[in-house]
Amino acid sequence: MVAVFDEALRRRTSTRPETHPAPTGASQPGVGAEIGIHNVSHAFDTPKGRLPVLLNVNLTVKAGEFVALLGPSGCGKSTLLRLVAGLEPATRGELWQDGQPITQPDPSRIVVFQDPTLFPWRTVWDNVALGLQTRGLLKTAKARVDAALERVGLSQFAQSFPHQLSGGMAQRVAFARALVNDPQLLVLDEPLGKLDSLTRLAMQSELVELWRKNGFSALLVTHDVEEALFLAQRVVIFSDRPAQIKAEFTVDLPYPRHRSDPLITELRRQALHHLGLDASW
Ligand SMILES: Nc1ncnc2c1ncn2[C@@H]1O[C@H](COP(=O)(O)OP(=O)(O)OP(=O)(O)O)[C@@H](O)[C@H]1O
Repeated sequence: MVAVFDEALRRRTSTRPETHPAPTGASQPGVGAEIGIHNVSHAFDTPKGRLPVLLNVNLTVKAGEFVALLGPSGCGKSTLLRLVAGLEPATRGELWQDGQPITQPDPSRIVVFQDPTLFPWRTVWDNVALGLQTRGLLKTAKARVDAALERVGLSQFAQSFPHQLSGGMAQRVAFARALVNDPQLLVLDEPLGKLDSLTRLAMQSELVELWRKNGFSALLVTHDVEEALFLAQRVVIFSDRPAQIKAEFTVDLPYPRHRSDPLITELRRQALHHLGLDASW
């Protein structure tokens, strides 16, 4: 039994590929972006000197793929997300989206943070519409905002204000604000990190459904190993700072997933081991 399980596990997990697929061409709306991270290193200048944060990171997110990043606190995960989002340039190496270099923020790549950061004086509808307004897309705004709110189940709260929402609802507004742009990549920086545990479980399922229905690629940073294994097709584990990729697992399970699946249990054990937490619980 153990041997059979190990063999199944061996087939379902993979070691890191040495090479990365060639970029496939121009981005298309509604289709997940392919992201290439090639030999990326990054360092910050601090009052105490140079702080190396990322070291020779190589990673490809395939079009439409859901990839989760795990690693010790402060190792450099959010920094990598900022580089992918185009919020700052890498010290060394290259980042690509569908064959084009990532040099600046772009509405095809939307970041969702832990804090929904809604404007309290604007209604839910107006918060979601904000990005379209700033991009001069008001003509199509009504249909797009209505559709985005429907996708996250908040149509009835369009005229509510942020203080009238629960934490989970506010984060759904943040997802709607992202979806209204028809993103090709969602960059997710602990988006469920501030929610209570029950809401978090429900929102994990909702996030999977949004991803499956909308076709975007997703790059998620989380501290929650179960969340990574429940959501992602691939889980990448980083070392302590400067972050290097230590291990990578393919989570070859169909959706919707069962949290008690033996593969999830086994991959959790392996992930915790790589994170230096050899837990027996
Ligand atoms: N703009 C900056 N200037 C200087 N140092 C920075 C800057 N941004 C981040 N750092 C430092 O870089 C390191 C990595 O930070 P980062 O936020 O990427 O880590 P992380 O893995 O996302 O952490 P956590 O899991 O705790 O959120 C930290 O030591 C942080 O203090």
